[in-house]
Amino acid sequence: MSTPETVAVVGMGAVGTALAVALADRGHPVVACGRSRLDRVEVTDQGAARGVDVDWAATPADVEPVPWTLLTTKIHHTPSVADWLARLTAGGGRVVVAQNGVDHAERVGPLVNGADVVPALVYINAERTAPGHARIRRTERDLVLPADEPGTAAARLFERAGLAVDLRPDFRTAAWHKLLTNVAANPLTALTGRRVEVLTEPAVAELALRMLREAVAVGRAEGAELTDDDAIGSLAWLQALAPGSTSSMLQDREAGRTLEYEGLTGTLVRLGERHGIDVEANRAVYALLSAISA
Ligand SMILES: NC(=O)C1=CN([C@@H]2O[C@H](COP(=O)(O)OP(=O)(O)OC[C@H]3O[C@@H](n4cnc5c(N)ncnc54)[C@H](OP(=O)(O)O)[C@@H]3O)[C@@H](O)[C@H]2O)C=CC1
Ligand SMILES: CC(C)(CO)C(=O)C(=O)O
Repeated sequence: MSTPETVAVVGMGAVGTALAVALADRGHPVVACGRSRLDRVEVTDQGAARGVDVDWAATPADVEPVPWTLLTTKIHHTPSVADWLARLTAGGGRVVVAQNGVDHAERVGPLVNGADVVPALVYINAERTAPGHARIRRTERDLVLPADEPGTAAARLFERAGLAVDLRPDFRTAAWHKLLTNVAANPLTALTGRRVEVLTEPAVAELALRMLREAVAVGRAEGAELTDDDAIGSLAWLQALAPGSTSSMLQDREAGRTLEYEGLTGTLVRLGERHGIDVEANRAVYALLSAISA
């Protein structure tokens, strides 16, 4: 293994646990930053469980600055972890923002003392089964990162921990590709209370495709290289996910937690309106998400 580097994880939920286990398993000391005590975390992947020890820190005063911070909260939690980020980046370092959405750097840049922000698109389907436990279903890749210097350094860290990483020179397009999957799968699973398989039902698939075509139009207006084939391809990708795959928003709905809809559907609707693009289907879905969140 390469030199062990301390990694702090802010947001020890499904994705945070999956990444923490991969890194700690390869010898990196992991600091689990959070409100609930965690000394050991575990991931189940295709029936095989892997557990690792972590160091728990309860407050930002309990941690030292680290070379690597992973931000794995939901988008709307980001302001609430500002004190953690400020403390962990007091010596510089790099912050990998493993969240959905298209504006990672804008969201997190002001909170990290000028440290490098590495946006990361997560393709692991991760389900929190208990505190400190996640069940994962992997796809053809685990993470997508920008092909710049900080992104390449982060890719080395994750690849040495056994994760499959794609580096993309056009990260804007990559982020919009990921947002396409999220504007369809997350609301439609959360609203129906059903896992990703719901997208194979013809009427649901038809609605998803309308939402995806609107999202392609908005993404293009934002400079992403997308075509109508990407709408069809995103739906096909979601329909082909491993049986039982869930979504992060469905898990929040089931657990009675706040839904991450402002950062996903909300962003799309606002950008659509700014560009004068009709996002009727996504606006209707946004209204429903707001109603169940009230
Ligand atoms: N789950 C998945 O399969 C995928 C998720 N994503 C994206 O990854 C990101 C993370 O999602 P996911 O892992 O599912 O989210 P989870 O809800 O499972 O985890 C979020 C974690 O953040 C913690 N947290 C929130 N606020 C604070 C705070 N103020 N201080 C300390 N900890 C805090 C929560 O703690 P607590 O438990 O105490 O509430 C929770 O452990 C999201 O942007 C999501 O869209 C992307 C691809 C796949
Ligand atoms: C693509 C999908 C729905 C599954 O991993 C996701 O990104 C999420 O659950 O937030």
